[in-house]
Amino acid sequence: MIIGLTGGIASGKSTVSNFLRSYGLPVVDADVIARQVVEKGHPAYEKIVEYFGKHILDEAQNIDRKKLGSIVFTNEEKRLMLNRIVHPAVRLEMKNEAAAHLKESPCVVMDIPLLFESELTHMVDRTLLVFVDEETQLSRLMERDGYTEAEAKSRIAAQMPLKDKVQLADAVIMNNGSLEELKEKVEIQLHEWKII
Ligand SMILES: CC(C)(COP(=O)(O)OP(=O)(O)OC[C@H]1O[C@@H](n2cnc3c(N)ncnc32)[C@H](O)[C@@H]1O)[C@@H](O)C(=O)NCCC(=O)NCCS
Ligand SMILES: Nc1ncnc2c1ncn2[C@@H]1O[C@H](COP(=O)(O)OP(=O)(O)OP(=O)(O)O)[C@@H](O)[C@H]1O
Repeated sequence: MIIGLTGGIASGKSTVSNFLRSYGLPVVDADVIARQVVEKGHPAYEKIVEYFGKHILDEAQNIDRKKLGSIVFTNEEKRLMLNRIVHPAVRLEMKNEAAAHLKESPCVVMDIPLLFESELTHMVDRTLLVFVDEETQLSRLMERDGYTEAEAKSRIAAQMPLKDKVQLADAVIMNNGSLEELKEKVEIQLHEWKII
């Protein structure tokens, strides 16, 4: 079984995926793979530099993620172009990694922030949404990444509203409370799905 773990930016996906790992479940993380496929020398890197220009590179010629982020989270057309360049390589690598894990484990988690936006639910058997209210999401995002309110809001606005994702998910884990409460909810869900 493949569980598609999703949620908005700073909703708590990585925190949940760490809990899931502690139960021995392998996790394939789209954000990690999205970083790997744009490293210098990869085909997606060349396409990004061609489209956005060399000014998005740092001194070592790596993509400056802060610079690229400030462009794509304030310009939808450019964000969609970045998605078109990066996502096919991410999807391919995710499928390969999940298939490899499934040889060893009956259940694998795919952590995919844009699972619903990119219509990738066909890649998974069940969807698990991590939900937070807007206020908590904004404050956790600003605190974790040091963004201004405007920067944080532009990132949240680049995604489908979390309340719309609730309608699409097979199960929802509320993460407005403490980390202990979150861990307990994850455990209850895994029991319900007879995974642990
Ligand atoms: C714009 C980039 C350079 C910013 O890098 P940065 O290190 O600041 O953020 P990071 O990659 O850790 O992403 C943090 C979160 O931002 C959100 N996010 C990232 N990319 C996107 C996007 N294209 N659209 C909407 N939300 C996004 C996700 O919730 C993600 O978990 C980077 O996010 C990127 O290359 N995005 C395109 C690839 C992508 O869609 N990744 C998301 C999962 S495949
Ligand atoms: N229940 C909680 N109580 C307090 N802080 C929390 C809780 N859950 C998550 N956090 C914190 O909120 C921030 C966002 O959580 P996390 O990084 O897990 O989100 P994410 O959904 O993986 O984010 P992204 O989409 O950016 O990858 C982190 O700093 C994390 O430590």
